[in-house]
Amino acid sequence: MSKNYIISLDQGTTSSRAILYDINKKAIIGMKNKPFTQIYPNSGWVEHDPEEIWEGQLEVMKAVIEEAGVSYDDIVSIGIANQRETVVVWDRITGKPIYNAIVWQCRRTADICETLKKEGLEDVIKEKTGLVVDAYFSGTKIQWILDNVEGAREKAQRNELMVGTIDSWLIWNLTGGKIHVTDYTNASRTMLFNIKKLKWDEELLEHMNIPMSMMPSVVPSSGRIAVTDKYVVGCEIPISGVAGDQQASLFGQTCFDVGCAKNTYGTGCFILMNIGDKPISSKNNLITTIGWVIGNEVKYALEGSVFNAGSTIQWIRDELGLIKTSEESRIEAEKVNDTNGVYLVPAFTGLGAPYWDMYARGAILGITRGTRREHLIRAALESIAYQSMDVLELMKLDSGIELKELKVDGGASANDFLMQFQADMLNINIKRPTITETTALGAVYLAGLGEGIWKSKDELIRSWSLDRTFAPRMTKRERDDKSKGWKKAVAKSLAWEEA
Ligand SMILES: Nc1ncnc2c1ncn2[C@@H]1O[C@H](COP(=O)(O)OP(=O)(O)O)[C@@H](O)[C@H]1O
Ligand SMILES: O=P(O)(O)OC[C@H](O)CO
Repeated sequence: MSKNYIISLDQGTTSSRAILYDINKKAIIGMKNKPFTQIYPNSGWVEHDPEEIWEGQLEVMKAVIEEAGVSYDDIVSIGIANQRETVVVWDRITGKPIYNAIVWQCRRTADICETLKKEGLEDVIKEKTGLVVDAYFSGTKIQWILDNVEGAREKAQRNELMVGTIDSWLIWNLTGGKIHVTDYTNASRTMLFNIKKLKWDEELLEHMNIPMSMMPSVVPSSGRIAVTDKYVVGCEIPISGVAGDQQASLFGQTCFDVGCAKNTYGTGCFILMNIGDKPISSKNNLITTIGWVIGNEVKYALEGSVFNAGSTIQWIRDELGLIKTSEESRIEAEKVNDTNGVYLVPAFTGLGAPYWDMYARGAILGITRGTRREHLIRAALESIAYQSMDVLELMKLDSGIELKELKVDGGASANDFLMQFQADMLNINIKRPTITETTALGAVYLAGLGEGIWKSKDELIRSWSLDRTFAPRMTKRERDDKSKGWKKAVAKSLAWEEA
């Protein structure tokens, strides 16, 4: 008897989601979401409790299955899409984390990165991993835990510790502590993985003083990876798809051809473009990453990672109280014709691509007595589009590809004002699909392909459907003026904190 459902676990920065996908209806039929605690122990530091993530993820998974009245036996497989770079170190015997997860946004390892740069490792790291040296990536976070948690270094030397990104941590728990793996896309975010040789890099591990014995085995993004433990989950279900959430979204948007790109507007903005079988090295401060590995197929992507996007809207909502809901930002922004010269640079945790400034901090510029609340709200939304514009301009230079359109998804892609402004600033069409849960959908596709539900990626292309196209309508002059103002504002926010 054929089974009818796929479960997708979308473990994001602010919440854990589980979705239930009906293979016959080709539709998401259930979704559960559980936010978890954001821990800010020091300025610029961000942590998560790994146990809270695991327990919340298991809870929403069980809840979505039970609410739909679906039998566990009717589930073909599980796909996982996870926040990337965030790293957990745990005890091999007890399975307990020895420290909180250090989150991708956390800046605490900026000084370790400076040391790597002083040691002349920037070019080596770029060449091997496709990445720039930045506290964003997992390597220096692991080093920090080993250097700062009492007894950790000795335990690591005795082979008593394991490390992994959130996919590893979830799979370890889902399998009752039996399987320690990560997939190629997640491995490519650690600054410890050679994306050309497709293996952990001994030289970089040594430089960051991380024993190889702690590292997970690396597996393809699709194909049977493990089976859940029936005592933990209630049933043995194959885990057959795993990818970092931004790669999952690239896949869910069916960006299967070279030059196809997507932007996900979540906590941050992550713009990825499929560049095919060869890892083009960026000359403009973008990064090269693994898009997916399926069987012998290895696809690479160029990426621009913007650290603060939707989080800016959360900030004006929760800290400044300018709006009550994120949705309200559109209504308020549309009440004014422009920002009246105000620019907001949301460098709360430094700036990512293409500036890579760990010491940049947020700034609001151009304020006058005429500045109103609506101008600030509009400036917050516009900052999301400007940051994406900065990345896409350089992506064109690196790839030589003139983008004709950009596919979008993520929470803030629901904002029509933002999408129109993005189309205007990029001067290209923005295409929003009917299903903007493309991250979760990407994990569904990887898991389904892994179990032979779909024979090839071609079968998936037909499932992408358009909700709305946003076509540019701004004059070149206006675009150039706005862009110039934005770049001036960014320049003021750079290197604000002392190195
Ligand atoms: N209508 C909206 N306008 C602007 N921002 C929004 C809107 N809806 C949600 N957001 C922002 O999008 C983010 C949530 O998107 P989501 O894709 O769920 O993020 P993540 O996966 O990073 O947790 C939040 O930061 C929220 O402020
Ligand atoms: O949690 P998200 O969806 O904002 O994604 C975070 C990214 O994976 C960080 O690289």
